[in-house]
Amino acid sequence: MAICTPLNSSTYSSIIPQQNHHDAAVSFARRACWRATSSHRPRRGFTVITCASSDAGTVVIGLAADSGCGKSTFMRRLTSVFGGAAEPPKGGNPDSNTLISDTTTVICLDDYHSLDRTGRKEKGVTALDPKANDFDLMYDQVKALKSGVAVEKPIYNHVTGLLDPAEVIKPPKILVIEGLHPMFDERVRKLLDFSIYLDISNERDMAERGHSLESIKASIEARKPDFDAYIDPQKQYADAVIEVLPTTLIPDDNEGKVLRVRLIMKEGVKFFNPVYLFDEGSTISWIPCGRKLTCSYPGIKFTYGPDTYFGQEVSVLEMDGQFDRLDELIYVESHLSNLSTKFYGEVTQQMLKHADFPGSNNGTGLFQTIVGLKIRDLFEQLVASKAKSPVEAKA
Ligand SMILES: Nc1ncnc2c1ncn2[C@@H]1O[C@H](COP(=O)(O)OP(=O)(O)OP(=O)(O)O)[C@@H](O)[C@H]1O
Ligand SMILES: O=C(CO)[C@H](O)[C@H](O)COP(=O)(O)O
Repeated sequence: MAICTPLNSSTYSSIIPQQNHHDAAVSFARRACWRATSSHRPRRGFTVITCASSDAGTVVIGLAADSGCGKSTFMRRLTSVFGGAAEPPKGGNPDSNTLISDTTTVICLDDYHSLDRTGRKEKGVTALDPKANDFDLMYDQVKALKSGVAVEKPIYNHVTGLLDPAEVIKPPKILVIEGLHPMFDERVRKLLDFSIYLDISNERDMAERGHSLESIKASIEARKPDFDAYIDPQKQYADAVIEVLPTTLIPDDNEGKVLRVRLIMKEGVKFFNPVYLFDEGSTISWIPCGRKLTCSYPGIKFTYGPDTYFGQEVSVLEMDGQFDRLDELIYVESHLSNLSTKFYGEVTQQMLKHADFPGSNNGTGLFQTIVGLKIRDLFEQLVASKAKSPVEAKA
């Protein structure tokens, strides 16, 4: 199956033998940990090194989706909002799934597979099955990182299908846990400050995954029962869902090239004010094509309004169609409110910066960029609130 976050930049293994990766990584973390206060070995044999991520602790974001749904692309958009490039841990395992930037560390939950590829085959379970994953360790380590403690996280090697020696993860300002199950285990779910679900389940046989790849389609079919049982139900817990659907602008469309994308935003989430179009709480339908936005067939249609999702109050912003000219996106941006931008046109600037990323001409790229800005805003508000009431923040 596809690789979670493909990495390729390290020549470390040619310098340090494989068996020494672990010690070297721990020593690296100890050196880099700017406020190391203690080191001990708790249960399950992973070393923890106490660091302080920031005065406000680590903010934890969960991003759930099946393999190949665009999590890595989304993460590149998110880390770009915070500035700086995201890279694999320096001098580490070249097959690490982790991405680190100045502010964020993105870890892939595939690293908590308890069964390797052979083990899953022998037991007849997929990677989506909770039996193939170690939720106790996931919980322990996310909790440790959230409270400023570095951990030795295992690595699932997508190239070999084996579980590799652990890598040290220091507590970042923002920890993103991305993968199949960030909201599956209630204990892990409760650690999340914000959660997102990428829902392309209605679209997966179409443009996103490619019709031509029969083996991928067969694999998707084989995984479907477990996807329905263990992955899909997590969307009910998400604070924001990006849902990809077929267009309704082309009658009986079966090409799947034009997408209708919905950004479903839960109401009442602390530090998260849903984006709105024209008038908050109203129901709006808007076709922006005309003098200020170039649109070719089948055009673009935005809708916005209140709704319910799994019995919860939400606001939904929808974009059907695709942009012809990204520089004209500023016209759309100027009609959206609560975007959490720092300056006029920031959404357009981000979209233009990554015009070559998949989804930049439709609602997937637009809504991922907007969610990235909302996460930055949430992070800043959380930091500010904790600075105001440090006692409460520690509770
Ligand atoms: N918004 C999008 N629209 C169309 N294609 C996309 C979009 N996002 C990603 N893709 C394509 O889907 C494939 C998987 O993308 P990506 O690596 O970001 O997903 P992923 O969920 O991280 O995958 P994996 O779990 O396999 O690592 C790539 O070929 C990418 O170009
Ligand atoms: O669902 C997945 C998450 O990305 C992968 O299929 C799972 O991690 C197993 O990986 P591989 O197929 O490389 O053994």
